[in-house]
This record gives sequence, structure tokens and C-alpha cells, in this order.
Amino acid sequence: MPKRLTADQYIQGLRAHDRLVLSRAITLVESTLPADQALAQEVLAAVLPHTGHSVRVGITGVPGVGKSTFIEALGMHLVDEGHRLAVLAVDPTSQRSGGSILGDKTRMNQLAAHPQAFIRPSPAGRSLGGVARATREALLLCEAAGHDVIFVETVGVGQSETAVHGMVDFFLLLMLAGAGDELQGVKRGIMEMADAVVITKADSGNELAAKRARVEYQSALRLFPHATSGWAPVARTCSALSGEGVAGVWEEIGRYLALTQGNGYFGQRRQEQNLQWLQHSIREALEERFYARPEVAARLPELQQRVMSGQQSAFAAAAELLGLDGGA
Ligand SMILES: Nc1nc2c(ncn2[C@@H]2O[C@H](COP(=O)(O)OP(=O)(O)OP(=O)(O)O)[C@@H](O)[C@H]2O)c(=O)[nH]1
Repeated sequence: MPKRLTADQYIQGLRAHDRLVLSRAITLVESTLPADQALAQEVLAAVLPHTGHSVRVGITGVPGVGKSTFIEALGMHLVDEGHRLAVLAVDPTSQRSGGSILGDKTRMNQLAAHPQAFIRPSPAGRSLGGVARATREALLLCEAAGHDVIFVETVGVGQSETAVHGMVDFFLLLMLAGAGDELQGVKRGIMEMADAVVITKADSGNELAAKRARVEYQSALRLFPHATSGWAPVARTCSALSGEGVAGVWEEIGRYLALTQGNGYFGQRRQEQNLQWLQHSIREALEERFYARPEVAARLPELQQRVMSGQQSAFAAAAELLGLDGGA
């Protein structure tokens, strides 16, 4: 098989819900080669009218909280209901050659084998900005290929959550009972982004602790300023092992959608997210062009030194470099 398909082959394959073509189209948007990028943009432009019709859910939580087990349990529930699910991962630290942790197919065996599910690990070896862009484009491709529920998974300890929050409709934070936020490395900012907090592993004698944690998180969530969506974030418990509470999480997402689609917030937020991505893309392209200039690359190290040692102000150094850029 040739490495690349033609734009038409990608477009037809996506419209035909061909998972192999979807996988190859995602590889294309992940590529940094200019020729691939041009082809990827052509494909994305053609399928754009067929995107946007899914529920986009961000799922985060520290390693070991049970993300993959939860995604497999909820995912199987969804495909049984007739949904077509795609699971994408955002993990800027992952190296695919070294075996990406997130989205690794071996973590979700049942789901990975299901014809209505599509699982994709994080693009490897890129900056957060690069990973986030590739994931957002992959999300659109999944929608074009008929997936009506998209999960975007992230590790829950760093910057990736903000990026993921900017591309989803609903943000789910998984937490363990009996461990403080500090212990779990979850930043207050991440709690603030959550539309729901789910206490995992509420089974095997852990039920009471989970219930207690749920009450604590519920009152913690009440302290945050009221969201413009009109939605009051909820805390729940679940066991991915027994299945208890898993469907309830989906029902909660359904309630959120009914509320925000009813009051117009859902569409408004999607528009805002699109606008943010435009601004983000402009910034990224400008920066890339700037640093790619040989004059800039040649002068940069010396100016960095001068700024560090206080010989020159950061502002003046930046002005000098931007002058070299010729206003590009
Ligand atoms: N008792 C119990 N154990 C669970 C449950 N869900 C996950 N586990 C266990 O918790 C451990 C971590 O689960 P994973 O699903 O791999 O967790 P993860 O958050 O995806 O972890 P990473 O792959 O490291 O990011 C595994 O040993 C699971 O078997 C649950 O509902 N109940």
C-alpha cells in the first residue's frame, strides 16, 4: 500500500466510516512534512461540513486512578447502546517508539476490538502545542468518519488539561477516594474545569470511603464560581470493575447536554473554541515562521545571553530580532 492516499481516497474513506482510512488520515494530520500538511488541510476542509455532530468529552485523572478501565467500561456501554466511540489521547511526554502509555490499545482490549470503537494513542515526540493541534484535527476526522462520541484522555497532572478543556464539551475528572488533592497531584485549576468529578474504584470494601469522598468533592465543587453554562458540577462514585455507576456518568453528561443545548451555551462555547483555535493557529504559524528565519536563528543565542546577563532588555532584544525578521 502506498504511504499516502489521494485527497479523494481519504475523503471517501472517511465518509464510508473506514477505520483504516481514519487511522491513516490521522497519521497525515500528525505529520510535520509540508506536503503532508497541505494534503491534510485539503482533506480537513473537504470533510469539515461533516464534523461537529459528536459529544466531545475530556477525561483526566492521575496515573493509576483507573482511566483506561473506566473508559473501557463506559465505552462498552456506549457501543452497546449503538454509539460509535473514538478515544484519543493527549500526552505530550509520550514517545510512541518507547510505547505510549495513553491510548495504548492493550489497555482497552475489549473496546479496541469492537467495530464501533476507534482508539488512538497520543502523537509522540511533539510539543504540547503540536500534540494539541494534531488531536483537535484528529477529533474532526473522527467526527467525519461517523463517530458520535469522542473521548479525549489526558494524564491529569500538567498543562495538557487546559488544552483538552479547550476542545471538549464536557470535562470529567476521575479521582481516588482516600487521597487528598495534593497527594493526587491534581491542581485546583483542574478541579475548577471539571463538569463532573467521579470517584473511581467504589467497590471491594472501598464503597464507604468513596461515598465520603463524593460528599467532600460535592461541597468543594460548590465553592467555585457559578459557571456561565448554568450547570452545577456534580460528584459521583463508580466502579468500572462491577459496572456500578458507570451508566450514571453518561446520564449526567446527557443532563448537561440537554441543559446547555437548551440554553444556547453549547453552541456558543463551540464557536468560542473555534475562535480560540484560529488565534492559536495564527500565533503558532507566526512563531514558526519567525524562528525558521536563518538571521533570527544566528542572532538568537547571543541576544539570549545578553538578556540573561542584564546587558540588554528583553524588550529591546525582541525588537532587534523582530527587525531581522523583516516584518514577516
Ligand atoms: N477495584 C477496582 N480496581 C480498579 C478499578 N478500575 C481500575 N482498577 C485497577 O486500578 C489499576 C489502574 O487502572 P488503569 O485503568 O490502568 O488506570 P489508569 O488511570 O489508566 O492508569 P495509567 O494507565 O497508568 O494512566 C489497575 O490495576 C486496575 O485493575 C475499579 O473500578 N475497581
